[in-house]
Amino acid sequence: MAALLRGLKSFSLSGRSLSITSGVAPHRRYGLPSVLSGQRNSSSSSKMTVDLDSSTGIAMMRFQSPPVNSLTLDFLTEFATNLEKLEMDKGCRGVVLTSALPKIFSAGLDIREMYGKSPEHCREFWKAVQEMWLKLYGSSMVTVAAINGSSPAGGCLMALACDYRIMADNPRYSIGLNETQLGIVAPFWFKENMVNTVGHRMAEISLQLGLLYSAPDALKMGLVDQLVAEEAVVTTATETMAKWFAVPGHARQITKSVMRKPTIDKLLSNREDDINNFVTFITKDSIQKSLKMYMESLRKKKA
Ligand SMILES: CCC/C=C/C(=O)SCCNC(=O)CCNC(=O)[C@H](O)C(C)(C)COP(=O)([O-])OP(=O)([O-])OC[C@H]1O[C@@H](n2cnc3c(N)ncnc32)[C@H](O)[C@@H]1OP(=O)([O-])[O-]
Repeated sequence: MAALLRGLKSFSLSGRSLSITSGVAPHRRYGLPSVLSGQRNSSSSSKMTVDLDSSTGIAMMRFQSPPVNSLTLDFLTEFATNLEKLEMDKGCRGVVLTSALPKIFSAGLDIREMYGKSPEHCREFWKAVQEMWLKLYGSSMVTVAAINGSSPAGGCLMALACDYRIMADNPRYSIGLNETQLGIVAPFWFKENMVNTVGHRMAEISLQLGLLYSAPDALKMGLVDQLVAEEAVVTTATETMAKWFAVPGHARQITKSVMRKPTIDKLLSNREDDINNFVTFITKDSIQKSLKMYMESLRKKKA
């Protein structure tokens, strides 16, 4: 929300959005190390790479945290920092999120961050989860998820927080908010993001049953917007971005803000309670037992 409001404010005060809609300087530095190669600027770090093409204004964020791009505290922190840098960069108009790993977009929150950890750690972790979502759902940029693999739970949330979702047309890939299957509960803002995307009835069925949907089923219910061949997911995402850029930036940003503000404000005004609820819940013996069993089931499945 802060980003969305910043974007809108800078439109009226400094014409930021005008520069967004009317083109940007062809060379712009982004990230560390600041190495320019032609019109492309790259930065890489341990959990993801970020490439901003200053000729198009599109940043490509590729997750590369093997084995499954799980959202650890480090991952979430790096993600939020990168998104903030892009948000501040006048040359960046849109971000594509995708995975550099085969078959996986993101396995969601890293269960090891929630199992056997101190309440202080759980608090810090949950704050980072909130931060990731607030920055992404509230981004003034156009955000497209290029979902080139499975995307359960927190991975699905990341995709849901984007403006548009394109998934690889592969029935083996699944997506959804499956938290109840782990014996845990998706908080109200996960739920609201889902309701805002697929409607109340579908969200209620999905969340209660912790359903994961194959890519074709996800398209049918509106959880993703488009299916394309796996090799075309990223190129389609950048092509799609052009359509979104064609709309006057200030009008699109205000509309996005109006649509998303109630959900964002609800979390902002209940942030501390939400953290306390999470810490109290996740550190319960019964919940820790459920997480342990779930991790064991993942290991058994692998063996
Ligand atoms: C209130 C809270 C809200 C919670 C929200 C959440 O997001 S909760 C999260 C809900 N998320 C889920 O329910 C998703 C659970 N994961 C899966 O369903 C599958 O791993 C997969 C479909 C993502 C990939 O299948 P695949 O056959 O390609 O891979 P594989 O299965 O062989 O796994 C490889 C290794 O990664 C490990 N690992 C995996 N996920 C996680 C994780 N989240 N964390 C940590 N580790 C994880 C797995 O144990 C194994 O480790 P090992 O034995 O090598 O040390």
